[in-house]
Amino acid sequence: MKPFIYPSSMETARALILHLIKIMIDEPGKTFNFAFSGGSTPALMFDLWANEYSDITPWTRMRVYFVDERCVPPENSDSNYGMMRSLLVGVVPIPYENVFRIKGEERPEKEAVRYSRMVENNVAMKDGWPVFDVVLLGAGGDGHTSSIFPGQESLLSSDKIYEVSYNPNNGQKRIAMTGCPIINAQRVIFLITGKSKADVVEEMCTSGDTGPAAYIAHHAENVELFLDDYAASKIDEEEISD
Ligand SMILES: O=C1O[C@H](COP(=O)(O)O)[C@@H](O)[C@H](O)[C@H]1O
Repeated sequence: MKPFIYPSSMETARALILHLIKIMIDEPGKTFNFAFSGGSTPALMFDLWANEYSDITPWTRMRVYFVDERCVPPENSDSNYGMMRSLLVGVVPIPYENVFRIKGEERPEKEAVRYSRMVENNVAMKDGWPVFDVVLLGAGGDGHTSSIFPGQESLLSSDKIYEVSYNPNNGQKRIAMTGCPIINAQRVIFLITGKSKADVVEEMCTSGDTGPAAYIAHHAENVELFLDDYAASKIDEEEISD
């Protein structure tokens, strides 16, 4: 696990954007399949990306998938796609056909199957699982990642690519990328900022699969942590670098 730690959430987001752009620029002939999480943390990153780094991003070589979605229409403020559309993909010159949204307004069970099939047809497969170039994850203060919450650990070993889950705090249905496609990605990158996430980051960096985010951090091959000083306040950077 490789930690990258910056003094503020803005500097962390900027460093991650440059990291993703470099990954694409280093392989000029390739189209990249990136799966993005939603929530409040990446919103800052999407905003900065559109406003400061759009000109240097090879948009036509980037395909955007979603790690998870709340089962609401795009106009709802909870929609991960809606948030990304207003801050990033609706603003920058990425081709419309490169953005593969999860339809939160459809029947969740049917949409999880449709989206899983669409991913199978568009992303290279290995051993029955898609291999995304990057899966970008966040983590909740309760240890959830994707939309896999504590108590829903069976989704970590599901034989499906996406499944229906729910937010135990309000019962809202979600569609979540499951554990195996996350673990099989070329790179798993966590973007985590803020003091309220320091305990989760500590759990991710110590042994014991205490929750979904810690499980992924321990079981994925190539994990990078983009953190601000607050989120990293309970870890020892030297001890976790590999
Ligand atoms: O509900 C969600 O939560 C996690 C963490 O979100 P944040 O708001 O604390 O940054 C996120 O990774 C996930 O995509 C989202 O649906």
